[in-house]
Amino acid sequence: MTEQRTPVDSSTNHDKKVIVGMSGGVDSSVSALILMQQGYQVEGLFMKNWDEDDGTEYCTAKDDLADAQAVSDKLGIKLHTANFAAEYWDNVFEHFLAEYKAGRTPNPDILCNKEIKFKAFLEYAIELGADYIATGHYVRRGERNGEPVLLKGLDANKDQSYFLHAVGKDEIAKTLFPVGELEKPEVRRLAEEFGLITHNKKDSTGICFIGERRFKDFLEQYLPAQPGDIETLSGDKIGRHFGLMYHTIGQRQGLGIGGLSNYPDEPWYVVEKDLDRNVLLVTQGGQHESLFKTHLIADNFDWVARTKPSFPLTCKAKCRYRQADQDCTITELTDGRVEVSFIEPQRAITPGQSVVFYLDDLCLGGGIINVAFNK
Ligand SMILES: Nc1ncnc2c1ncn2[C@@H]1O[C@H](COP(=O)(O)OP(=O)(O)OP(=O)(O)O)[C@@H](O)[C@H]1O
Repeated sequence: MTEQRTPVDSSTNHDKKVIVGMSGGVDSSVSALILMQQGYQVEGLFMKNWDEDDGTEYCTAKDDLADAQAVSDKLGIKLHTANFAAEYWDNVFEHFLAEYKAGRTPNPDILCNKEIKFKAFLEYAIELGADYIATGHYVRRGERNGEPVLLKGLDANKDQSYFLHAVGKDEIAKTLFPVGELEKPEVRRLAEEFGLITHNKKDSTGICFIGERRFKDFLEQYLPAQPGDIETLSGDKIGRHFGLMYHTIGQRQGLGIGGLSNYPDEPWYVVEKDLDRNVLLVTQGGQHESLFKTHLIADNFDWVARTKPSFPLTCKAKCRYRQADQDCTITELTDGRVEVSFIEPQRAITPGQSVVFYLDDLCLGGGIINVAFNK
């Protein structure tokens, strides 16, 4: 069902300038369109944050810029361009590499939102005279007790609050999220109705600004691979891995083992990375009990309200983007980290990924998973 958009009194918006992050995708194209319909003074900004342009199919920045320009021309808005590659490298990519080096599986898009889209871009837009920025994220801005809050997007399939949980309330207050009020099919329909060439463009995948690449080849350019053994939980060596960093807890593909005479012919799954011994621990069966944990400890919290909630807190959590909300209780440990205890055991909780907390539609914020265990 398509939600009705709240009618907007466009007469109050005409003296407000909004700069929309135009990626050359359909969501930001329609965001610009909606803001124009709402009477704002709209301009666009295309960011290029990854400088390597090796002419391969992975680098779509040129095509994306052309699409952002075509949509801006169609809407009759000015398109700025900016390059935050230095900020991206220093504040996102180096951290991403350090996390991989430490054997964790980071989520660079969360840091990219915090450091680039809602910091470098926001600051730049304000210098250009913007009252607000806007993005095509499927989230909503709300208000609780007079403070701006981050709410899930209305389209439950597209909600992107998981990726925005590290953005603070002051930045949320300066951002408009026009498509957060809509369902994706309606966004594509609007794009088609208004003749925007991005109406049927495929959704972007891969790491924001770096794109969809052969991940192993890409990472290999920056981090030396350290091959090691693959072992079963009972300590049998059954193969070799190219480097722990290429593997993720719960992962099935890419292990290169199979057809072992002592084991049934079933797929193998990564259960744990033993960093001290550089060993990948695996088991057979995607639902094996060793893949399920009831507790985790997390740190490095970013609360949208910029103050932590009072603990213990009973709420919902996601340990990965594509996951239904899970019931949990959060308690604070004496060292400042928090322990999350789930009602249902969770599959493949992955150190380095974010755990993000919710009260219904309200996104509270989240932290980085250190370790998962059963009690
Ligand atoms: N290169 C870019 N320049 C400016 N803004 C960008 C850029 N990339 C992403 N954004 C902003 O961040 C939002 C979310 O980016 P994401 O990569 O998740 O794309 P998306 O959900 O596929 O959206 P879109 O359809 O607009 O590409 C975009 O809608 C856009 O507002």
